[in-house]
Amino acid sequence: MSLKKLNFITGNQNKLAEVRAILGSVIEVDNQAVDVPEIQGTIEDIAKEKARRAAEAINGPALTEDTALEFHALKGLPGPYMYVRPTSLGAVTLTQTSKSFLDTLGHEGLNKILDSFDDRGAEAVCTFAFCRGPGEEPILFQGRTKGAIVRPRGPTNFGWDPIFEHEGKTYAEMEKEEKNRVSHRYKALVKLQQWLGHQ
Ligand SMILES: O=c1nc[nH]c2c1ncn2[C@H]1C[C@H](O)[C@@H](COP(=O)(O)OP(=O)(O)OP(=O)(O)O)O1
Ligand SMILES: [Mg+2]
Repeated sequence: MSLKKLNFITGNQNKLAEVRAILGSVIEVDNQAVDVPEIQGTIEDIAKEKARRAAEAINGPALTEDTALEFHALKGLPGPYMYVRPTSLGAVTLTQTSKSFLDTLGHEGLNKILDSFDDRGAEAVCTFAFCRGPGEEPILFQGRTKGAIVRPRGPTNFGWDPIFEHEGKTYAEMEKEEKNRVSHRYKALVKLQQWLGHQ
């Protein structure tokens, strides 16, 4: 099967822009902003289920992506739950709030959690999942970038970019091209590209 274009199902325009910037010359990236419910589980379980549900929703091939931010001192939390909105957890409701970790705590709150630990280390994890269609098993492509959680520096237009420092700069302080050469998303897309080369 030769893939002429990817249908990236995401409601996040910042993700879409980065994916197009990184993959633009390799393959066409279409977008549909379908709101796909996210389950609880491991990063891999969540990523796969997201792609399955997206493929069912559009009745065709779907690419989805799930981003996690793991704090070493918290043994990987918040991880994929950074943005889980309890309203999308189906039968399981953890709290009555409808907001995510970042919405609720803000950059400062996330920093404060780590002030009581020596280790401010964190890892940004990006997991793309490609599902050929309803009933098909999704394939995963994961990238990880190590960093540390710091007080916010730089523009605040994309999630936790201002508090994630990698090699001396926060993601937000980097030029777009620079982030796209070192990011968790870039590393995952390198793997996706290698796979595309064999299709
Ligand atoms: O490079 C990033 N730099 C900073 N923040 C980021 C990044 N990548 C994702 N993020 C944040 C925003 C997103 O809202 C959340 C992950 O949640 P996540 O469910 O994967 O994304 P989403 O709900 O925004 O879009 P989608 O429709 O693809 O599920 O982490
Ligand atoms: Mg989401």
